[in-house]
Amino acid sequence: MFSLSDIPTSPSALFAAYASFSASMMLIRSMANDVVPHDLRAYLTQALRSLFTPLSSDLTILIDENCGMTRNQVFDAAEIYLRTKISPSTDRLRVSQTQRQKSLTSSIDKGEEVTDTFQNIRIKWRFACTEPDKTTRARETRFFEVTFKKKFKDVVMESYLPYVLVRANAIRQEEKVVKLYNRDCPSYNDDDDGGMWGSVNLEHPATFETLAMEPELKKEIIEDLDRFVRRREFYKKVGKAWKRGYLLYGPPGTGKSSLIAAMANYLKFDIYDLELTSIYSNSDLRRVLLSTTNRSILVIEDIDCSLEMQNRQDDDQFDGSNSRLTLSGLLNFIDGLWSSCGDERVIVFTTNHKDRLDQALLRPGRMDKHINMSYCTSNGFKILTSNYLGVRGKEHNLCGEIESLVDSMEVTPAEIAEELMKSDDADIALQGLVNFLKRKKIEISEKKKADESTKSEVEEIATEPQNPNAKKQKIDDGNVQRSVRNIGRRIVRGRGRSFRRNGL
Ligand SMILES: Nc1ncnc2c1ncn2[C@@H]1O[C@H](COP(=O)(O)OP(=O)(O)OP(=O)(O)O)[C@@H](O)[C@H]1O
Ligand SMILES: [Mg+2]
Repeated sequence: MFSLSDIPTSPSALFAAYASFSASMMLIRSMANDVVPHDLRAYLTQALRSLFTPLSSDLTILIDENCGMTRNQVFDAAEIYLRTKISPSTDRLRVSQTQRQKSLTSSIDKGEEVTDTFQNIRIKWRFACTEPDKTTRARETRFFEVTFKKKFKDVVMESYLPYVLVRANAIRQEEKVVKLYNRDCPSYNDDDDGGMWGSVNLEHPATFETLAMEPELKKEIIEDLDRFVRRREFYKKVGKAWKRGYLLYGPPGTGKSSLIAAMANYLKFDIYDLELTSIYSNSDLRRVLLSTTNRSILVIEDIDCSLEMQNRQDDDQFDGSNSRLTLSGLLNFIDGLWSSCGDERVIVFTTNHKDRLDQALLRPGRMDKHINMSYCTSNGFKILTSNYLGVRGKEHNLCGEIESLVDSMEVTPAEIAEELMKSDDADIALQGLVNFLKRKKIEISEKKKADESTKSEVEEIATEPQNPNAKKQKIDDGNVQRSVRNIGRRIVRGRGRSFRRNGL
């Protein structure tokens, strides 16, 4: 039996004790094989070893890669977190990049150490790995050793490790590659669900910084999104589904699709681009929507023309039927079933013609926010020149003239962007834009005049009943002009039908 007084303190005594420990070990080993049972031998070895190991003020905790059959989240988080803590003095690094990652990632190699500081506590991480054993067929096991002063155990367990988990999640979010899901593109990713949706990485570069919009509106949208994502508990408390609906409306080329891409890039939410024309029934719709994931944006573009929406009265006749897709089917699904099984969903409808939308879609509470994407203003122009030409404020002498032209007419950001792209030389591009705007202004005023004269001719004919033949001829002419204009409008509208066709 040993007592505390037996523990050696001086170096010579320690040496003597260690020699005696080694001799004991040898003795145990020599008599071991048959005489001492294995368990007892292991116990004695451990007891002697711990007795002769100097008392340590450090504590080491082990973080294994797996908890039984499942992954240990602390291990995964540590792997990600430690990538940000690699010091220049690290001797060996592992570097990798998967198809979906935007940049190289480095991680520490086995045996390497990383030191971190948290609340002035020094914490040492070591990545360790046991070799696979061919005889026992034991696989390699990987784990982290985290060493710090024992007295900080509570801080490390209660604050530091949870902090590592939170940071790792934030890093994951930052690194997430946003995907665009579509029903008619083949899948390039292995983890797509059974063929309902194909996906590609969303390469659309739009961000809120590059969007030409009024600064207040931009700020309002960003704040709305921020509020939405941090209100998990609020939605739970008030018993509302955690989803938010946006209706973006405005003429073609005003940035509706670009805004959706900017939202996705900002939130790091995947986009599901749903073409309603590819859905034939409400049950089809239900299946497709149920296969979308949380933290995503469901986009239905050109809601006014992508589906022959029935009015509510017609729908009532088909209530309970799953055989055809209806507006109420879509709205019920979004409000009901889907709400109860999805979290953090954003739904965006776009239209070029808000006035043509069914009232069911417009009524308060249905779409949380209606956003008017209107023609370009001088503020929008400033953002575009800064993006495309690197020209800021009134740096260029043509900027003042362009700003007043833009504010005095209806021109879309897409039209301006197209002009600005024509040359890298700011002088040439801006002069080209001035010419374009002047031309367009003349065209608009001529068209306005022509419209007014057609209108007054029709009115004149309507109040001139005495000459039926002349009247008929004039009305026919008016109808032809109107038809040509309508066809023109339809072609323009067709430009914006698909989210993907707009460069996404
Ligand atoms: N507000 C904007 N800010 C920056 N760029 C814009 C903006 N609006 C349009 N653009 C430019 O014009 C192109 C077309 O715009 P976008 O597809 O976003 O318009 P849209 O409103 O969705 O049009 P449509 O109604 O035809 O679908 C974009 O790729 C972008 O280059
Ligand atoms: Mg669009």
